[in-house]
Amino acid sequence: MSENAAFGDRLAQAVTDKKSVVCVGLDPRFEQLPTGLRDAAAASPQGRAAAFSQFCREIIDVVAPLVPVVKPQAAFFEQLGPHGTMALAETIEYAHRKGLMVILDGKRNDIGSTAAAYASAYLGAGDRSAWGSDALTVSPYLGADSIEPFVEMCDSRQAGIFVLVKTSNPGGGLLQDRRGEDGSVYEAVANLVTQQNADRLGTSGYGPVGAVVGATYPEQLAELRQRMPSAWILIPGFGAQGGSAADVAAGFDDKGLGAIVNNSRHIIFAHARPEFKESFGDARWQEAVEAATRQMNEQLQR
Ligand SMILES: O=c1ccn([C@@H]2O[C@H](COP(=O)(O)O)[C@@H](O)[C@H]2O)c(=O)[nH]1
Repeated sequence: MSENAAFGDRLAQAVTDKKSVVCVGLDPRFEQLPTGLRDAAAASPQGRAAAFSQFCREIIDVVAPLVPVVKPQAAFFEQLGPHGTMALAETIEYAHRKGLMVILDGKRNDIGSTAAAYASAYLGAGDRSAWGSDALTVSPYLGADSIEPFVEMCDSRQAGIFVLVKTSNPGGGLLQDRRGEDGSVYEAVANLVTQQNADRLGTSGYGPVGAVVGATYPEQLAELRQRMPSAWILIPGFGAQGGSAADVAAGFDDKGLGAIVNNSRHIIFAHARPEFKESFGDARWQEAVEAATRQMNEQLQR
């Protein structure tokens, strides 16, 4: 499918082509890198960034034939300063070169006029933006006028956003579950997502405005699937945070589309998981990544 097709349709095509709803999260943590990569890295931000870049490239080589999309987590790169952000840019570019879609997990937003600058920076694959990501995670807490600049950029660059609706962390309910006369805060955010997609549906039935809903809240996921019928749902919280295949089942539509399930630690550091440690260990970490990705694909086969 052409990169000029709408984001929601491109994601539907990528999921269908790869027969996979798995999103591999690229969250490099220096202390958990395989020994070889850690030993080779100089103990400077520059050395660590080079190790992150190589680690992500090798993961991408393994998962590119198996999944439609990767999600680099900006925080892990940004902690290394400018060298880290260069490594992030290289990772996004390499993932695209290998045919993967890229959701940048940056959870950005601000007042509308500043949000427009974030949207310009991050949204639009290829040379349509500085960062070149297909989609960006976005915070809703500055309100509808802060989301609109992102949606306008989605329209002009065939990009997508994923708005934080019901996050996977245990503390998210403090604000998200708070109820007013019209229901909860997360329901209000979900309604905003649905409104923004209303005139923007692609041939797949999905619009550019997606939602983040944690695998750790299966009941709310089922409710939110109904409330946001035209939104792709990005589901984090599978694996290391406790979410299972049964927990995410309600996120999909009856064609097996509409949701992608992220797994970061349990895939990229699979060599340290008891079930893979003995077979592969540190030295064959790439094979552990492949085995964990294939296992998750099987668990989520629609
Ligand atoms: O609600 C949310 C939103 C984002 N995340 C991010 O997803 C990954 C999860 O990593 P795992 O290792 O698979 O637990 C990470 O980048 C989070 O920042 C989330 O977990 N929950």
